[in-house]
Amino acid sequence: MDLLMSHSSSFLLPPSIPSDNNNNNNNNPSLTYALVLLNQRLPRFTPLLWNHAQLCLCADGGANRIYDEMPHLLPHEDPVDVRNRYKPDVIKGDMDSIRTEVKDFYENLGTKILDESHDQDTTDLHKCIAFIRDFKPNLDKSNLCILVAGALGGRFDHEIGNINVLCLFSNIRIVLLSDDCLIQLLPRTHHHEIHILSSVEGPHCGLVPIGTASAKATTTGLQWDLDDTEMKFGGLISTSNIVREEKIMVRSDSDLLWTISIKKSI
Ligand SMILES: Nc1ncnc2c1ncn2[C@@H]1O[C@H](COP(=O)(O)OP(=O)(O)OP(=O)(O)O)[C@@H](O)[C@H]1O
Ligand SMILES: Cc1ncc(C[n+]2csc(CCO)c2C)c(N)n1
Repeated sequence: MDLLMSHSSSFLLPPSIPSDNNNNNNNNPSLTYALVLLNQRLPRFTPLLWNHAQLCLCADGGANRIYDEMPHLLPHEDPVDVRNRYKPDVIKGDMDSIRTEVKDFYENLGTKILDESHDQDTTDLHKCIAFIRDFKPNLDKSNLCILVAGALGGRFDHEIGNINVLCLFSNIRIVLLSDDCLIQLLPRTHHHEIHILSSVEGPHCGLVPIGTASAKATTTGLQWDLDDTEMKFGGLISTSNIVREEKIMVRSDSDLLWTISIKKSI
């Protein structure tokens, strides 16, 4: 078990200026980003995430959110211009939340609308992740990272459904985001180094077992490090921990959720 996976929230930094040998308008040239917008108040830094993304999807009512909220997130720009500029590539879901005027607006701009109302067994986020997974089947997905905006806060059944999507697609990098924090899965198939960007994230963090009754984990770089420590619901889980170093190392015999706070200043 010596495969190493590196993580960095560089999508929370402004995109670097593209150069000739890096046309990938992001700070982490090894990763390609896709963005999924959910039907929850959009995080204030959604325009930043959008600028990093090569592909942008709305899960059903997420389209109402960009239509209604994007102009407010960019108050110094012309609202009509903002609406026309932030055009999703795809709107996918069971289409019971998107308003007709919003659907018509984006359809006229050329957005692909995928109505999957026949499937009432998977969530709209699940449908969107499956679309990205199957998009351009020959494209290498190992460097893909899917950012999910509006995934936390609000209805707990939706939040836990969104976390379940991390487990359903554990071989794809997916980051759930709200205004306050992010969550991602650390699969047990790897050990993990997490580069902390202290200008935009931390210091509050947590490590929580998921998908198994218990996990034994070892960490470095945290105020309360784990040393082959068992974690389980009903026993110890690592909440209200604090990052102490720029690089956090995590090893675990089971999948873990990693969560870290996002600074109010971004
Ligand atoms: N309050 C929320 N908190 C977290 N995620 C949410 C919330 N509301 C919606 N979502 C996410 O946005 C996606 C699209 O939301 P939408 O409201 O269109 O779903 P829905 O299928 O109509 O939900 P439901 O019928 O259960 O109200 C959901 O699949 C979910 O992932
Ligand atoms: C056991 C079970 N519980 C709930 C649902 C309902 N459900 C789950 S996902 C979804 C689509 C939401 O857009 C709906 C309606 C189900 N099918 N099976």
